[in-house]
Amino acid sequence: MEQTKVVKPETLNDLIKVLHQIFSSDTVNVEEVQNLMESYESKPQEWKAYAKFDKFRYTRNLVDEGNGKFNLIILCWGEGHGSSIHDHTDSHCFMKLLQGQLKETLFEWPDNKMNGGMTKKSERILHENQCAYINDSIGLHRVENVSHTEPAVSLHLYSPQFDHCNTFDQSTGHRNTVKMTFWSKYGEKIQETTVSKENN
Ligand SMILES: N[C@@H](CS(=O)O)C(=O)O
Ligand SMILES: [Fe+2]
Repeated sequence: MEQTKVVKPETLNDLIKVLHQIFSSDTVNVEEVQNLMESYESKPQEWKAYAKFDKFRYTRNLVDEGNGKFNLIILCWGEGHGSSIHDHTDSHCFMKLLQGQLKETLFEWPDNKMNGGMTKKSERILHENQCAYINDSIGLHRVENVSHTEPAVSLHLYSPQFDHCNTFDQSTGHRNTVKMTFWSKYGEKIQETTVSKENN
């Protein structure tokens, strides 16, 4: 089998350039993208212009629209912030830690045999520079910054792009479709009146 080659991107802009090249083809090599994103060594001065926090919940900050092939988004997680259990709308989801740590809990899709709540498959702590991957066939996840003292920042790549997902109630498995919004785009805060309070 052909060896997956990774040239280490020196900067976030380098990483974005290489991602554009990789996604110009119609097939996605998950391992190649994961290795590439993992090999970028996070430098806060390269991404801090995008890292805008909210006091109450995690924020989604658009960095790049990947020529229509992917969205690259920086998520900022204050202390104790977390997502609900959600799917990824049939897209690839890569999640790289730029700062701090996040806990990822995987769940099975709910089914009618489910009693006593949704089935937890595994959990792990993601560390700085690590890159995780999930899609709907792997399952659902919840992501949380469990630290009481440290914020966390992560870089997410979604391909194809999507703007809604399903969230799931842990005890019943009931689902809701949620529209996902951006807190900022290209480093510019979106006006409060146009930001829906939803996102997952
Ligand atoms: N998929 C979530 C973030 S995460 O919890 O993986 C989002 O894009 O908002
Ligand atoms: Fe997610």
